[in-house]
Parts: sequence; C-alpha cells; structure tokens
Amino acid sequence: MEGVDHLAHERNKAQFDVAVMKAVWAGSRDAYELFHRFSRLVANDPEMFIPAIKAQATEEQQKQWLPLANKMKIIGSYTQTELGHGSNVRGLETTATFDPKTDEFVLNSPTLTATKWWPGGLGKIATHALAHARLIIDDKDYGVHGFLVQLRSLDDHLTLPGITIGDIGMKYGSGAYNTMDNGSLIFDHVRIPRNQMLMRLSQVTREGKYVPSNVPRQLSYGTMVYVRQKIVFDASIALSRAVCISTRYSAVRRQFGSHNGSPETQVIDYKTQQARLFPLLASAYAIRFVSEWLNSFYKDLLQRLEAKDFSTLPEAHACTAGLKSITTSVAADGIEECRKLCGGHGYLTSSGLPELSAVYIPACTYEGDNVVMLLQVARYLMKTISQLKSGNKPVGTTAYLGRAEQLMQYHSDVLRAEDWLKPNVVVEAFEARAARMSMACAQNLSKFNNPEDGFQELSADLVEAATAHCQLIIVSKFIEKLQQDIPGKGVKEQLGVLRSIYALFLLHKHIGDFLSTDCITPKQGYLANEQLRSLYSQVRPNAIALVDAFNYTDHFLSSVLGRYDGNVYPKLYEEAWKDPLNDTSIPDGFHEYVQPMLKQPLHHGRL
Ligand SMILES: CC(C)(COP(=O)(O)OP(=O)(O)OC[C@H]1O[C@@H](n2cnc3c(N)ncnc32)[C@H](O)[C@@H]1OP(=O)(O)O)[C@@H](O)C(=O)NCCC(=O)NCCSC(=O)/C=C/CCCCCCCCCCCCC(=O)O
Ligand SMILES: Cc1cc2nc3c(=O)[nH]c(=O)nc-3n(C[C@H](O)[C@H](O)[C@H](O)COP(=O)(O)OP(=O)(O)OC[C@H]3O[C@@H](n4cnc5c(N)ncnc54)[C@H](O)[C@@H]3O)c2cc1C
Repeated sequence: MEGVDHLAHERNKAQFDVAVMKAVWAGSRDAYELFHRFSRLVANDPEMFIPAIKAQATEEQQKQWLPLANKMKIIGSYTQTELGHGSNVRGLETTATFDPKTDEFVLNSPTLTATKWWPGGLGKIATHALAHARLIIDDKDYGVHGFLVQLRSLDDHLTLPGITIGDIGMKYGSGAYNTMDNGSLIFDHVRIPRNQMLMRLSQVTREGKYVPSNVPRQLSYGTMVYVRQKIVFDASIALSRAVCISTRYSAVRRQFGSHNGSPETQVIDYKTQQARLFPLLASAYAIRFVSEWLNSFYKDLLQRLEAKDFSTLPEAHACTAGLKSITTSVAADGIEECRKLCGGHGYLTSSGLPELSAVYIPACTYEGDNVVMLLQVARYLMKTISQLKSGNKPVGTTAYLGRAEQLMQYHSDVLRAEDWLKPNVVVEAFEARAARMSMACAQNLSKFNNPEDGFQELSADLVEAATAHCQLIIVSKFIEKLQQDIPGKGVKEQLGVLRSIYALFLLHKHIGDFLSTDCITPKQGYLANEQLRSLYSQVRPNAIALVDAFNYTDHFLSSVLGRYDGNVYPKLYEEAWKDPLNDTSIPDGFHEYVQPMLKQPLHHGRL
C-alpha cells in the first residue's frame, strides 16, 4: 500500500544512531554530488582532460586552455589508448614529429593499431584531444608526451582536415555506458603549433632541442593516479547502491518456512543469504574508509610534489594502482552477487542491478587493467624487499616489511573465537600473511639469473602477494577509522562488527594463504569462521539501518526492489505494465507469422 513503510519493523530493530552513521558514511562528500559528477562523466569526460592539463601544461598553457575547458567552450577527450596498446603506454604508436621549418608538430597514425581507440567523448562530442604521442625530433624518439589537438571546428563541429573520427560502437549490453561516445581517431599528418605540446615536465625549444624533465618522468602519468584514487571512492558508491537494493529486498522477500499459516521466512534470515550479503555490506564500508584515507594520502602527495618532494610518489602509485584494482574487482563481483541475492527479480531492469552492473564492470579495466595494476604493486613490493638488505627501512603501507624477520616467526595465539575480534590479532595475521607471501616471491625471484624472466614466471604468485598487501591496507585503514572519535549510540560498535566481518570474511575466503604460509592453524581458521557466523547474527537486526545510512533516495537507486518503503510487489507489477510490449494484447507479427502455424492442418495426426 502507498505510504506504508513495509520495512518499519526492520528499522525499529536498529541498535545505533542512524543519523550519525549517515554522517560517518558521507564523510566529506555527498553522494548526490558524486552521482551527478559521475553521470556527467559518463556523458562526457571532463574528469580527465582538465586534470591532465593541470598536471602536464605550463602555467601559460593552463591560462590559455583551462578557462575554455572549464566553461565548456572546448570539450576535451583524454586520448591515450590505441587499438594496439592500452596497458602498455610506452608502446603507443601515434607520432608527433617536430618540424623546425614551421615550428610545428605533425601528428600521424603510422599504422592501423596506432588508431586512438576508446577515449571517452572522442567519438562525437569532443572538439579537442589531449593526445598521447611519441615525440620525434630529427628521427630520434623521445617517448610518449601529451599534445593538445583540435579535432573539430568550433563553428560547425565538422572534423578538421587530416582527422578521421568515429564512435567505436555499442558496448556491453544496453547499459548506460552506451551514452558515452567512446571514439576512434586517426591522424593523417595533422599540424599543430609547437606550443600545443604540454611542456610542464619536458620541453622542445624553437631550435628543436629536447629539454628532458627534471622531475620523475612518471609524473606524466599523474592523471591516471588522480583518477585511480577517485575510482576507489566510486567503488564504494557502486557497491553500496547494490548492497542497499539487495539488503532491503532480502528483508521484504519471504520464501518457504511457513508453519500453521505463519508468514514464510524472510530470505535475509537464511544463513546462506547472510554469508553472501553481509560481507558485501562490510566491504562497502571498508572501501569507503580506505578511499577517504587514499584521498588524504593523494592530497599529501600533491603538496609534496609542489615542494619537489617525490619521496611518496612510488607508494602513491602502488596504493592507487593496487586499491583501484582490489576495490573495483570487489565492487563489480559484489554487484553481480547482489543481483543473484535478489533471485529472478534481480534480473529485471526495474531492479536497477543489471544497469548498475553494465555501467560499473569496465572499472576493472579502464584506468589500468586490474592485473596489470597488481603487477605494479608487486614490482613495488619486490623493490622494497630488495632494499631491506641495504638498511632501507620501509615506511607507510610497507612498514610491516621492515619487521619481515619477526613476522616470519609469527604464529597466531588465537585460542577462542572471540580472540579474532581483537584488531591487533587480526592485523598481525594479515601482516604475517602478506609478508610471507612477498618474501616467498622475493626468495623465488632470487633463483633466476634474469630478474625479468623470474618476474614473468612468478607473476601469478606476485599478483596474489600484491592482493594480500592491498587487503592488509584496507583492513588496517578500517581499524584506524574506528580509532577516531565517532559519536552516537552504538555507531562505533556496529562499525566494529562490520570491521570484523570484513577481515574474517577475507581470512575465510583466503584461508589457503593463511594456512600455506603457516600463519594460523586449521583450528584457528575454524574459530574465525565460527566468529563470523556469530557476527552475522549481530549485524542482522541492524542491516536495514546500515543501508539506510547510505542515505540514497529511491531516485538515486532507481530500483523497485530497493525502495525505501519496501513496497515491492505492487511496484514491480506497475513497472512491468510500462513496458511497450503491454500496449497491445496481440503482439506484433502474430497474424503474419504465428497464426498461420496455429491454423496449419494436422498431417496424419502429427503437428
Ligand atoms: C604503469 C604502466 C603499467 C607501465 O608503465 P611504464 O612506463 O612501462 O613503467 P614501468 O616500466 O612498469 O615502471 C617504471 C617505473 O615507473 C613507476 N611508475 C609507473 N607508473 C607510475 C605512476 N603512474 N606514478 C608513479 N610511478 C609510476 C614504476 O613503479 C617504476 O618505478 P621503479 O623504476 O620500479 O622505481 C603504465 O603503462 C600504465 O599505467 N598502464 C595503464 C594505462 C592506463 O591506466 N590507461 C588509462 C587510460 S585513460 C582511461 O582508461 C579512462 C577511462 C575513463 C573512465 C574513467 C571513469 C572514472 C570514474 C571516476 C569516478 C568519479 C566519481 C566521482 C568521484 C569524485 O568526483 O570525487
Ligand atoms: C569503458 C572504457 C572506457 C575507457 N575510456 C578511456 C579513455 O577515456 N581514454 C583512454 O585513453 N582509454 C580509455 N579506455 C581504455 C582503457 O584504459 C584500456 O582498455 C585499459 O587500460 C586496458 O588496456 P588494454 O585494453 O590494452 O588491455 P590489455 O593490456 O590488452 O589486457 C588484455 C589482457 O592482457 C593482460 N595483460 C596485459 N599486459 C600484461 C602483463 N604485462 N602481464 C600480465 N598480463 C598482462 C591483462 O591483464 C588482460 O587480461 C577505456 C576503456 C573502457 C573499457
């Protein structure tokens, strides 16, 4: 019935102050702002073009281009990936050859695989590209640099000479990412003035002299680092949307369990539903808190870079790459699990879940393929370990590796299930697992004469070690979050339950790592699972309130299953009747194609 809160009985069970939890969840950001930014992003791509200009253009170039981009007088596309190369930026083929006679660069796509392919906004709307191309001077290749290239006339939007542009076609399902005109672009000897090479980091003089960057060349990758830390925050939004929908629906849906006319059982009360759903609820909070930390770490990096302090740049790259990988994989897989948690109705477009999944899952690929990103983390870990011998004491997120010897002797002293509720007990187990996995890789790598051959041979193990490292970061930042002063009745207690669910779910899921590295005994693994089951019972009465704390409106969720009032069935039925198929009783084509078959006479008793 309209106006009735079918979940009121669930909301009355809450054991904490929901208003405070909403503030904890929102942190310093408002989901609406992010939704509208993200929705604008899917329609256009200012989230990369503008930051890239800020990162790679001189002050003078910024003065020229930023006002135009900020006021949408030009529409930009971050045009890096090509048909033949995306992950391997150093393998890009587009060329920008300096012509000293005219003081210009000539941009060209020398091969089919040099075709720019995927850049958002490029297909139909962008007027300019921040094109990444190999700088060539006097036949010498100086590697990939950024160039601002006008693609279309600002008068009639027609493409300029030498520019061939198109959309790359429909993408995955009918998802909203098809509102994004990911495009293709071929340059046929397009000339641009020398001052349209972005020259903050390195320059080309009028005489054609290359002035190399006096800062780490990787700063040219800065836009990707910037977006990767945003993507971690976005993962918490995407996952929490799906968890909100599936939690509310799990409390509404009843199936089996009726005795003597009693109501059937709410599916949220099945232990299997809880074992699938509550770790995702905990993960949404975990990802939100690690994204807050990562954002502050990134802002600290920017301040350091201003002061030419590059000391945290390698760690920032490893953290943004690794956390982008882990959190987008958890969110993408979690959205699909939330669809399954809703049974058949989860597959309806009106559930909001298929669309959310179709739009979200490329996050595992864009801004860095998730495996390639974890391999970057692995390189960082191996380098950190290799420097231990020279007395280089690791700090920050790898500080635990400085205690590797001690961690190699670690054995968990858990005796009772409730011992796993102690943060220090959990952190020690996760540190020992991560340290032992990385040290084992380093040990095996040392057996190879060629370190690169070893890295390739051991890459699957290295990815697992990198995963363990990143999961340790997320667990640690969740624990640190709860060491902050958090007011409100029961709020910290509930977050503590989620923190333990997140950590013990990971321990249970990766029990093989913890056993094979001899960090814990099978008995201790069993006790962790016992504790997990108890934690599910503790979170159960608070589940609806915990997703209410995301503070998402029905409009934002766009889901008949995730409605705040839980009035699912009438709305499911109502939504179905909006389908154009139901405008007529007899379907198109019936008379032409189906009725003749139905009217066909029987032959010898057979149809
Ligand atoms: C890193 C690579 C894989 C390899 O690079 P390479 O140059 O070959 O380097 P290596 O030899 O591996 O390493 C050499 C050293 O350099 C170090 N390094 C590497 N990268 C970096 C870096 N970025 N920073 C610092 N240091 C770096 C490395 O560690 C080595 O160090 P050392 O010598 O060992 O000490 C590289 O090729 C690469 O990055 N590949 C991936 C390519 C990629 O990511 N492409 C992305 C293209 S753009 C794109 O995909 C765009 C997608 C559009 C959709 C985006 C949607 C975003 C949504 C955001 C959500 C918004 C919501 C709103 C939120 C809000 O508003 O807040
Ligand atoms: C929706 C969407 C939007 C995008 N928007 C943009 C944009 O706006 N601008 C832009 O420039 N690009 C954009 N891209 C491109 C995107 O950045 C690339 O697709 C991404 O970086 C992955 O690179 P790739 O396609 O070359 O994958 P590949 O690297 O070819 O991946 C294929 C497989 O190879 C594996 N692999 C690759 N290298 C290694 C290795 N060294 N070791 C082990 N395994 C490896 C990968 O793990 C993966 O399994 C977008 C892509 C998508 C899907």
